[in-house]
Amino acid sequence: MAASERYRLALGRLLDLTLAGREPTEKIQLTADGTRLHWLTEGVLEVTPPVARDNRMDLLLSAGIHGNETAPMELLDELLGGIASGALRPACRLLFMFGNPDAMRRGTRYVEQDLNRLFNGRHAQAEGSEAQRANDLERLSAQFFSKPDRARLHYDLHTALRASALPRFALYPWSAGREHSEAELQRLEAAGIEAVLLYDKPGITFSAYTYAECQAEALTLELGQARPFGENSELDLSRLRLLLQALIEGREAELPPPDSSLLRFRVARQVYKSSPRFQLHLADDVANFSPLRQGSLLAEDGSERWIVDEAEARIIFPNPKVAVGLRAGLIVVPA
Ligand SMILES: O=C(O)CCC(=O)N[C@@H](CCC(=O)O)C(=O)O
Ligand SMILES: [Zn+2]
Repeated sequence: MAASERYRLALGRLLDLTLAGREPTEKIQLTADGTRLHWLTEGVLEVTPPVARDNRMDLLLSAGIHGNETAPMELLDELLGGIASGALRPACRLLFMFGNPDAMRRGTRYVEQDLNRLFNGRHAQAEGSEAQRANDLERLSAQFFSKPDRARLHYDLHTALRASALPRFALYPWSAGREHSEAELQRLEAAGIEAVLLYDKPGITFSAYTYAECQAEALTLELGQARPFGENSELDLSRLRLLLQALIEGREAELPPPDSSLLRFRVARQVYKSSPRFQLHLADDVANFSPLRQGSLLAEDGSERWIVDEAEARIIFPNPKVAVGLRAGLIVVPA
């Protein structure tokens, strides 16, 4: 055990607490440098720096919205451990969220319903524990982002089911009247994100909610392929780790120039599964960002056919096993 780990406060072990389904006896703890840790509910911890260090930035870091995506949970655990042991001294307010504790404990994407399809009001049309959790996460993030005159940033960290030709990529939500931020895109490029998908319609994901309703800069970050705990050593998250440490401490990240420049895509079409007859004409091992041949039949659902009309199209998140009514893939094209 590293020396700094030995002094990690109990609330800094939010991931262990959440996986064990335990409520901490002490809900508030102070680190040696005066940072306040406050356990709000299962999987959710607010971090407040001493007033003298506060740089007027509010940063929400979430992972585990899908319970089988462990690398982002390990990254947040490491950052929170650094704060709880005093190795990282926050200058911003932070909200750490592990999204779907029940699914995390089972190691599954979700229990009853995909939590990341229940935001922006969708939970009100649904029932069950994930609908309740989406409601809770919306309320907690709205409270966190309710302070005026502060910068607001949310990264919702995920890993993908499939391998990807571009392993680290971002999905940038859309909201009427707002422009995607160039400064944010440059920051992600420096952090080793290889591509961004710019949405042009409202969404029902967690980042779409904080972007549209909390006026945060908000993105979903895909950080490689989903694997069980302890099997993520091949993912290179070194640049993102440096960026997040710098953001937490309120300093410029010292990052060498990125290996490649950020590729930009837009969603040409979202493919929906509208019945159990849905068929996807792609092999299971086709990676995200694989090119689609123009004119080919991508999917069919009864009489509905999805032909690739677009030039230079690529596929992201193809998944014929999603529940009826949900998206089963995204056709993207260069932006
Ligand atoms: O690999 C997959 O099929 C899904 C990976 C994943 O969970 N992606 C997110 C993206 C959210 C967004 O569009 O912003 C999701 O599907 O919820
Ligand atoms: Zn996910």
